[in-house]
Amino acid sequence: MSIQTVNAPKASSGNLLPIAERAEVRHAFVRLLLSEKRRVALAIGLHLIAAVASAVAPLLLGEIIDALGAGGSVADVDRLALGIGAAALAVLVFTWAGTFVAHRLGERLSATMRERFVDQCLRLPMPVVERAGSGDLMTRSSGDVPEAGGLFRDGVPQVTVSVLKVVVYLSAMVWVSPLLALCMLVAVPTITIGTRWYLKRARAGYLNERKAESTIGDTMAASADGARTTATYRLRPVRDRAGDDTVAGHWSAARYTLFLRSVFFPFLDGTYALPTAAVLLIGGAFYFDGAVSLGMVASCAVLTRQIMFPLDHILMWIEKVQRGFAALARVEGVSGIQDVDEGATDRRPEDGAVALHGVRYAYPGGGDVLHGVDLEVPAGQRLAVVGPSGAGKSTLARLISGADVPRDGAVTIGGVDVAALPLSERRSRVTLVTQEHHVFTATLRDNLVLAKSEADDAELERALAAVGADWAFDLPDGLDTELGGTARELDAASAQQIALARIILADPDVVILDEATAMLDPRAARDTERALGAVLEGRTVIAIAHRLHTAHDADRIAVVEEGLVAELGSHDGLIALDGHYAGLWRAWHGEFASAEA
Ligand SMILES: Nc1ncnc2c1ncn2[C@@H]1O[C@H](COP(=O)(O)OP(=O)(O)OP(=O)(O)O)[C@@H](O)[C@H]1O
Repeated sequence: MSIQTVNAPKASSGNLLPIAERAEVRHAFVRLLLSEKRRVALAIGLHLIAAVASAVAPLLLGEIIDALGAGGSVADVDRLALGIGAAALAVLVFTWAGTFVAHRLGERLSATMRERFVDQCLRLPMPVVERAGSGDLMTRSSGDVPEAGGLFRDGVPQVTVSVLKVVVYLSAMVWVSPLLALCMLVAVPTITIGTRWYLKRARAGYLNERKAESTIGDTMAASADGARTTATYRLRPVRDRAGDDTVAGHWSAARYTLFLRSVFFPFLDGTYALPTAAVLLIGGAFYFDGAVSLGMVASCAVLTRQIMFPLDHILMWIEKVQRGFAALARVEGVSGIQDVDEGATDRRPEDGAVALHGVRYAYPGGGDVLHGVDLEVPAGQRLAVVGPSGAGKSTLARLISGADVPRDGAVTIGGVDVAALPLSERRSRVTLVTQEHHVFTATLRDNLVLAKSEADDAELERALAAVGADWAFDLPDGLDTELGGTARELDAASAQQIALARIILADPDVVILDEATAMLDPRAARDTERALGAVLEGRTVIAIAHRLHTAHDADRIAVVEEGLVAELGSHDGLIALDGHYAGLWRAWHGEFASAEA
């Protein structure tokens, strides 16, 4: 695999989901912390006590030295040594308690963020997900959510505790000797320059790395989905090149962040010795001048060593915190997408009547594929939609289901704009059934209750019986039988029956069948269509008809041609009209008759 020819494909990355701005990320971060403010305060309080206790030992050490210098007794030294022992015990107890609270807090915050993310994903408008591709969403949920979770679980507690320690140790130095505390300043320029250099580049670097991971995800998913097409048209070199390009893009992004780390951390290591050396040199000079005692120099020298551990910790964690914030920006980017229910109407459909008025629609970057469709389907009626390939039938189905909104005109159900209905209301009112029936790797029951979470076993069994899914009653574990994946692969007809049983459970007013039986062999299709009779009873049905006998059975037929309804009427009426439909019917009838013969 060559990784010389770099440049990630721009087309797919341009459609990726948005990334939150810094201010939005800060806001989300603070909002999460505030949601647990009591635990945050408790964790900080416990760690603050631990930090103060750990500053006690160097201070008492200085006092022991000074006591010995002043000819103090063994009892004085013992008392001070006992103080050091007590402080060490306090450090142990409060650090343990603080860490315990902080870890629990981190897990809670991480869980809240995950739940919000999943909730937001489930509420994303379908066109947004389709345009972004599943790769980006997958990377955000499998990569960014755990990374951002680590920010709350480890990054924030580690940095907060270390900052507390630095502040406490610095305060202790100032308390012992403000003059010697100033020695810490020698490390400030180098640390500031190094950290600024790193931070300036790190956010963009890590965001870029994450984006490159998403692009790999997208490319892999596209290659897997199109494996057959690739083999048929011998496109393997093209797909290989696409894979190489995305991997090279990621390699280049990862190499950049590695470069940042390999400059930053060795540079910091060199700066740590400076303050201790300064305290010993300057402290020694002041000691001989009588400005400070030996104990004060010793205390401050120990504190400069002690302060370097949390400082090192902060700088080490800065990278992870940067990564965490970059991941949080991608997680929050999903929250920033307009909620499907934003601006939803309070009105509710009166019945299942479907109406389209002057509907025009264009896919992004393309011209209109629907050119002003007018169509009315009274509640409970069954309309078949026929027409040549590419005429706009599936697009029409998507618009009626509310999965997409028209560029112009309106699609209503029961007199209410379908796209303006809240998501849950829309899902309960209208169901789109396509030829793709996903069977989740879960039990039969889990696959069914997706449509109605409160349904009991008897209701589930009634729905299965209504669609003729007799096989379901012979399963070894009944409704608890695991389906999908390697557990039990279902054939297309059975998968379709599950989809139909879900319709019965969901009980929508309007059902749209888009090529619902197109993938089945004619016998299975006829069986399924018989089962459909029970499913569709009493509902408004819009069926994109591929086999014209389904159209024949409908109350009315709409012939769609080039994005417009060219003919509308009953089967007999359209045959009598002797137009497009009559031609299609004769052609299909001839084919069907010869196939039967
Ligand atoms: N996601 C898409 N992006 C861009 N153009 C699209 C997309 N889906 C469909 N189109 C185009 O819109 C037009 C109408 O397509 P649509 O799938 O609605 O037709 P159809 O009548 O259902 O065809 P078929 O019977 O072959 O499924 C076609 O020109 C098609 O190429």
